[in-house]
Amino acid sequence: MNVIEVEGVFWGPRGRADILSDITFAVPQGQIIAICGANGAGKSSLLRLIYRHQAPRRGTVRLMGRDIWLMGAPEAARHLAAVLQEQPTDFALTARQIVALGRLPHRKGWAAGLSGPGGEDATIISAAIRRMDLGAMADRAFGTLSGGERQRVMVARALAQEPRVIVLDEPTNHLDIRHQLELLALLKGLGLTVIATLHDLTLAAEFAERVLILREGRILADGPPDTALTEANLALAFNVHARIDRTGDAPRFSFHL
Ligand SMILES: Nc1ncnc2c1ncn2[C@@H]1O[C@H](COP(=O)(O)OP(=O)(O)OP(=O)(O)O)[C@@H](O)[C@H]1O
Repeated sequence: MNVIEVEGVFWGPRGRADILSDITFAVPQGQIIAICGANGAGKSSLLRLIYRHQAPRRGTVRLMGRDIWLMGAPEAARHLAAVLQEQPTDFALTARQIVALGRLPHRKGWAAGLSGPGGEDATIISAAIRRMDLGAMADRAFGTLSGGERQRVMVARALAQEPRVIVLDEPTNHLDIRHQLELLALLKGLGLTVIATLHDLTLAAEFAERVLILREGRILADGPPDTALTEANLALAFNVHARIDRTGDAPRFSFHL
Protein backbone atom coordinates (compact mmCIF):
# COMPACT_ATOMS: atom_id res chain seq x y z
CA MET A 1 0.00 0.00 0.00
CA ASN A 2 1.16 3.56 -0.70
CA VAL A 3 1.12 5.71 2.41
CA ILE A 4 1.78 8.90 0.47
CA GLU A 5 0.67 9.68 -3.05
CA VAL A 6 1.58 12.96 -4.67
CA GLU A 7 -0.26 13.26 -7.95
CA GLY A 8 0.10 15.97 -10.58
CA VAL A 9 1.00 18.57 -7.97
CA PHE A 10 1.77 22.20 -8.73
CA TRP A 11 2.44 24.79 -6.04
CA GLY A 12 3.54 28.40 -5.86
CA PRO A 13 3.09 31.27 -3.43
CA ARG A 14 -0.07 33.33 -3.85
CA GLY A 15 0.10 35.59 -6.89
CA ARG A 16 3.44 34.12 -8.03
CA ALA A 17 4.56 31.61 -10.62
CA ASP A 18 4.71 27.89 -9.85
CA ILE A 19 7.66 26.77 -7.77
CA LEU A 20 6.76 23.08 -7.95
CA SER A 21 5.48 21.69 -11.25
CA ASP A 22 3.91 18.40 -12.18
CA ILE A 23 5.20 16.38 -9.24
CA THR A 24 4.00 12.79 -9.14
CA PHE A 25 5.31 9.98 -6.97
CA ALA A 26 4.02 7.44 -4.49
CA VAL A 27 5.73 6.14 -1.39
CA PRO A 28 4.97 2.59 -0.25
CA GLN A 29 4.73 1.68 3.42
CA GLY A 30 8.16 1.40 5.03
CA GLN A 31 10.18 3.02 2.25
CA ILE A 32 13.07 5.33 3.12
CA ILE A 33 13.28 8.13 0.60
CA ALA A 34 15.71 11.03 0.35
CA ILE A 35 14.85 14.22 -1.49
CA CYS A 36 17.92 15.94 -2.89
CA GLY A 37 18.55 19.00 -5.03
CA ALA A 38 20.18 22.40 -5.16
CA ASN A 39 19.25 25.34 -2.94
CA GLY A 40 15.90 26.65 -4.03
CA ALA A 41 15.00 23.50 -6.02
CA GLY A 42 11.77 23.16 -4.03
CA LYS A 43 12.60 20.44 -1.47
CA SER A 44 11.17 22.19 1.59
CA SER A 45 8.16 23.38 -0.41
CA LEU A 46 7.42 19.79 -1.41
CA LEU A 47 7.71 18.63 2.19
CA ARG A 48 5.29 21.36 3.28
CA LEU A 49 2.73 19.93 0.86
CA ILE A 50 3.28 16.44 2.23
CA TYR A 51 2.88 17.42 5.87
CA ARG A 52 -0.27 19.39 5.13
CA HIS A 53 1.17 22.80 5.85
CA GLN A 54 0.31 24.18 2.45
CA ALA A 55 -2.19 22.99 -0.12
CA PRO A 56 -1.27 22.28 -3.74
CA ARG A 57 -2.41 24.74 -6.37
CA ARG A 58 -3.31 21.79 -8.59
CA GLY A 59 -3.14 18.06 -8.02
CA THR A 60 -3.60 15.97 -4.90
CA VAL A 61 -1.60 14.78 -1.93
CA ARG A 62 -3.02 11.60 -0.38
CA LEU A 63 -2.12 10.17 3.01
CA MET A 64 -3.22 6.58 3.63
CA GLY A 65 -5.24 6.78 0.42
CA ARG A 66 -7.20 9.90 1.38
CA ASP A 67 -6.81 13.47 0.22
CA ILE A 68 -4.87 15.08 3.05
CA TRP A 69 -7.07 18.20 2.81
CA LEU A 70 -10.21 16.15 3.37
CA MET A 71 -8.91 15.07 6.76
CA GLY A 72 -8.42 17.38 9.72
CA ALA A 73 -5.01 18.37 11.03
CA PRO A 74 -5.24 16.06 14.09
CA GLU A 75 -6.10 13.06 11.95
CA ALA A 76 -3.22 13.81 9.58
CA ALA A 77 -0.93 14.20 12.61
CA ARG A 78 -1.89 10.75 13.90
CA HIS A 79 -0.45 9.30 10.68
CA LEU A 80 2.37 11.71 9.89
CA ALA A 81 4.95 13.59 11.96
CA ALA A 82 7.22 16.33 10.68
CA VAL A 83 10.66 17.35 11.94
CA LEU A 84 11.40 20.78 10.58
CA GLN A 85 14.31 23.13 10.52
CA GLU A 86 12.32 25.84 12.28
CA GLN A 87 12.11 24.87 15.91
CA PRO A 88 9.51 25.84 18.47
CA THR A 89 9.83 29.27 19.91
CA ASP A 90 8.70 28.22 23.35
CA PHE A 91 12.16 27.82 24.70
CA ALA A 92 10.94 27.78 28.30
CA LEU A 93 9.36 24.33 27.91
CA THR A 94 11.49 21.43 29.02
CA ALA A 95 12.67 18.85 26.52
CA ARG A 96 10.19 16.37 28.03
CA GLN A 97 7.30 18.82 27.63
CA ILE A 98 8.20 19.33 23.98
CA VAL A 99 8.32 15.57 23.42
CA ALA A 100 4.92 15.34 25.19
CA LEU A 101 3.44 17.64 22.53
CA GLY A 102 3.76 14.67 20.20
CA ARG A 103 0.88 13.02 22.08
CA LEU A 104 -1.58 15.86 21.47
CA PRO A 105 -3.07 14.49 18.23
CA HIS A 106 -3.94 11.29 20.11
CA ARG A 107 -5.74 13.01 22.97
CA LYS A 108 -9.43 13.56 23.12
CA GLY A 109 -9.88 17.25 22.47
CA TRP A 110 -7.16 18.66 20.26
CA ALA A 111 -6.26 21.48 22.66
CA ALA A 112 -5.85 19.18 25.64
CA GLY A 113 -2.88 21.26 26.80
CA LEU A 114 0.29 20.13 28.43
CA SER A 115 -0.90 19.12 31.82
CA GLY A 116 -0.31 15.60 32.96
CA PRO A 117 -0.18 13.14 30.07
CA GLY A 118 -1.73 9.96 31.43
CA GLY A 119 -0.11 6.56 31.99
CA GLU A 120 0.21 5.23 28.47
CA ASP A 121 1.28 8.61 27.12
CA ALA A 122 3.94 8.93 29.82
CA THR A 123 5.38 5.55 28.83
CA ILE A 124 5.51 6.50 25.15
CA ILE A 125 7.12 9.86 25.97
CA SER A 126 9.78 8.23 28.17
CA ALA A 127 10.53 5.65 25.47
CA ALA A 128 11.02 8.39 22.86
CA ILE A 129 13.33 10.28 25.22
CA ARG A 130 15.36 7.14 25.87
CA ARG A 131 15.52 6.28 22.20
CA MET A 132 17.00 9.67 21.35
CA ASP A 133 19.42 9.43 24.27
CA LEU A 134 17.98 12.52 25.95
CA GLY A 135 17.52 11.14 29.47
CA ALA A 136 20.18 13.35 31.00
CA MET A 137 18.63 16.56 29.66
CA ALA A 138 14.92 15.75 29.60
CA ASP A 139 14.08 18.21 32.36
CA ARG A 140 16.17 21.08 31.03
CA ALA A 141 14.59 24.05 29.25
CA PHE A 142 14.67 23.54 25.49
CA GLY A 143 16.33 26.94 25.08
CA THR A 144 19.39 25.78 27.04
CA LEU A 145 20.08 22.81 24.75
CA SER A 146 22.62 22.78 21.92
CA GLY A 147 21.45 22.77 18.30
CA GLY A 148 22.05 19.04 17.99
CA GLU A 149 20.30 18.26 21.27
CA ARG A 150 17.30 20.31 20.15
CA GLN A 151 17.22 18.42 16.89
CA ARG A 152 17.12 15.14 18.82
CA VAL A 153 14.26 16.51 20.96
CA MET A 154 12.30 17.29 17.81
CA VAL A 155 12.86 13.76 16.51
CA ALA A 156 11.78 12.38 19.91
CA ARG A 157 8.59 14.46 19.67
CA ALA A 158 7.93 12.96 16.23
CA LEU A 159 8.48 9.44 17.63
CA ALA A 160 6.08 10.16 20.51
CA GLN A 161 3.48 10.97 17.88
CA GLU A 162 3.66 7.28 16.85
CA PRO A 163 3.15 8.09 13.17
CA ARG A 164 3.38 5.80 10.17
CA VAL A 165 5.29 8.42 8.20
CA ILE A 166 8.04 10.76 9.37
CA VAL A 167 8.93 13.70 7.18
CA LEU A 168 12.20 15.44 8.02
CA ASP A 169 13.71 18.61 6.59
CA GLU A 170 17.49 18.36 6.70
CA PRO A 171 17.49 16.19 9.83
CA THR A 172 21.26 15.94 10.03
CA ASN A 173 21.75 19.71 10.28
CA HIS A 174 23.42 20.59 13.57
CA LEU A 175 24.36 16.97 14.24
CA ASP A 176 27.94 15.81 14.58
CA ILE A 177 29.01 12.82 12.50
CA ARG A 178 28.22 10.25 15.13
CA HIS A 179 24.75 11.66 15.80
CA GLN A 180 24.09 11.93 12.05
CA LEU A 181 24.86 8.25 11.57
CA GLU A 182 22.96 7.29 14.71
CA LEU A 183 19.89 9.26 13.69
CA LEU A 184 19.79 7.82 10.18
CA ALA A 185 20.34 4.28 11.50
CA LEU A 186 17.56 4.82 14.02
CA LEU A 187 15.18 6.16 11.37
CA LYS A 188 15.98 3.16 9.19
CA GLY A 189 15.33 0.77 12.03
CA LEU A 190 11.90 2.15 12.94
CA GLY A 191 10.04 0.28 10.22
CA LEU A 192 8.26 3.53 9.34
CA THR A 193 8.01 5.36 6.07
CA VAL A 194 10.64 8.09 6.11
CA ILE A 195 10.87 11.03 3.73
CA ALA A 196 13.85 13.28 4.36
CA THR A 197 15.54 16.09 2.52
CA LEU A 198 19.30 15.62 2.61
CA HIS A 199 22.04 17.83 1.26
CA ASP A 200 24.73 15.25 1.94
CA LEU A 201 24.66 12.91 -1.06
CA THR A 202 26.92 10.34 0.59
CA LEU A 203 24.46 10.06 3.47
CA ALA A 204 21.55 9.97 1.01
CA ALA A 205 23.17 7.14 -0.97
CA GLU A 206 23.82 5.16 2.18
CA PHE A 207 20.58 5.84 4.01
CA ALA A 208 17.87 5.88 1.39
CA GLU A 209 16.37 3.08 -0.68
CA ARG A 210 15.17 5.68 -3.10
CA VAL A 211 16.40 9.12 -4.06
CA LEU A 212 14.25 11.78 -5.62
CA ILE A 213 16.19 14.65 -7.17
CA LEU A 214 14.42 17.95 -7.70
CA ARG A 215 15.59 20.54 -10.18
CA GLU A 216 13.82 23.86 -10.55
CA GLY A 217 10.66 22.47 -9.00
CA ARG A 218 10.43 19.35 -11.13
CA ILE A 219 11.49 15.76 -10.58
CA LEU A 220 14.76 15.21 -12.40
CA ALA A 221 15.34 11.65 -11.17
CA ASP A 222 13.52 9.15 -8.99
CA GLY A 223 14.95 5.75 -8.25
CA PRO A 224 17.39 3.70 -6.22
CA PRO A 225 20.50 5.71 -5.24
CA ASP A 226 22.70 4.10 -7.91
CA THR A 227 20.27 5.00 -10.67
CA ALA A 228 19.28 8.45 -9.46
CA LEU A 229 22.65 9.72 -8.23
CA THR A 230 24.56 9.60 -11.50
CA GLU A 231 27.24 12.01 -12.69
CA ALA A 232 24.90 13.31 -15.40
CA ASN A 233 22.00 13.91 -13.00
CA LEU A 234 24.22 15.60 -10.42
CA ALA A 235 25.72 17.85 -13.09
CA LEU A 236 22.21 18.91 -14.12
CA ALA A 237 20.83 19.22 -10.60
CA PHE A 238 23.70 21.17 -9.07
CA ASN A 239 25.29 22.77 -12.13
CA VAL A 240 28.72 21.38 -11.29
CA HIS A 241 30.98 18.70 -12.72
CA ALA A 242 30.49 15.56 -10.66
CA ARG A 243 32.63 12.45 -10.38
CA ILE A 244 31.45 9.31 -8.64
CA ASP A 245 33.94 6.69 -7.57
CA ARG A 246 32.11 3.40 -7.17
CA THR A 247 35.15 1.23 -6.49
CA GLY A 248 34.63 1.13 -2.72
CA ASP A 249 31.78 -0.11 -0.53
CA ALA A 250 29.95 3.19 -0.82
CA PRO A 251 30.04 5.70 -3.70
CA ARG A 252 32.39 8.64 -3.24
CA PHE A 253 31.28 11.91 -4.72
CA SER A 254 33.59 14.70 -5.82
CA PHE A 255 32.62 17.95 -7.44
CA HIS A 256 34.25 20.86 -9.20
CA LEU A 257 33.01 23.97 -10.98
N1 LIG B 1 6.18 31.45 0.60
C1 LIG B 1 7.06 31.74 -0.37
N2 LIG B 1 7.04 32.92 -1.01
C2 LIG B 1 7.91 33.23 -2.00
N3 LIG B 1 8.86 32.37 -2.43
C3 LIG B 1 8.93 31.16 -1.84
C4 LIG B 1 8.05 30.78 -0.78
N4 LIG B 1 8.37 29.53 -0.40
C5 LIG B 1 9.42 29.16 -1.16
N5 LIG B 1 9.75 30.13 -2.03
C6 LIG B 1 10.83 30.08 -3.04
O1 LIG B 1 10.70 28.84 -3.68
C7 LIG B 1 11.97 28.31 -4.02
C8 LIG B 1 12.09 26.92 -3.43
O2 LIG B 1 12.23 27.04 -2.02
P1 LIG B 1 12.46 25.79 -1.08
O3 LIG B 1 12.66 26.30 0.30
O4 LIG B 1 11.38 24.82 -1.32
O5 LIG B 1 13.82 25.22 -1.68
P2 LIG B 1 14.81 24.11 -1.10
O6 LIG B 1 15.09 23.16 -2.22
O7 LIG B 1 14.28 23.55 0.16
O8 LIG B 1 16.10 24.98 -0.84
P3 LIG B 1 17.29 24.90 0.27
O9 LIG B 1 18.19 23.79 -0.16
O10 LIG B 1 17.94 26.23 0.08
O11 LIG B 1 16.65 24.71 1.61
C9 LIG B 1 12.98 29.30 -3.50
O12 LIG B 1 13.39 30.14 -4.56
C10 LIG B 1 12.22 30.09 -2.45
O13 LIG B 1 12.71 31.39 -2.33
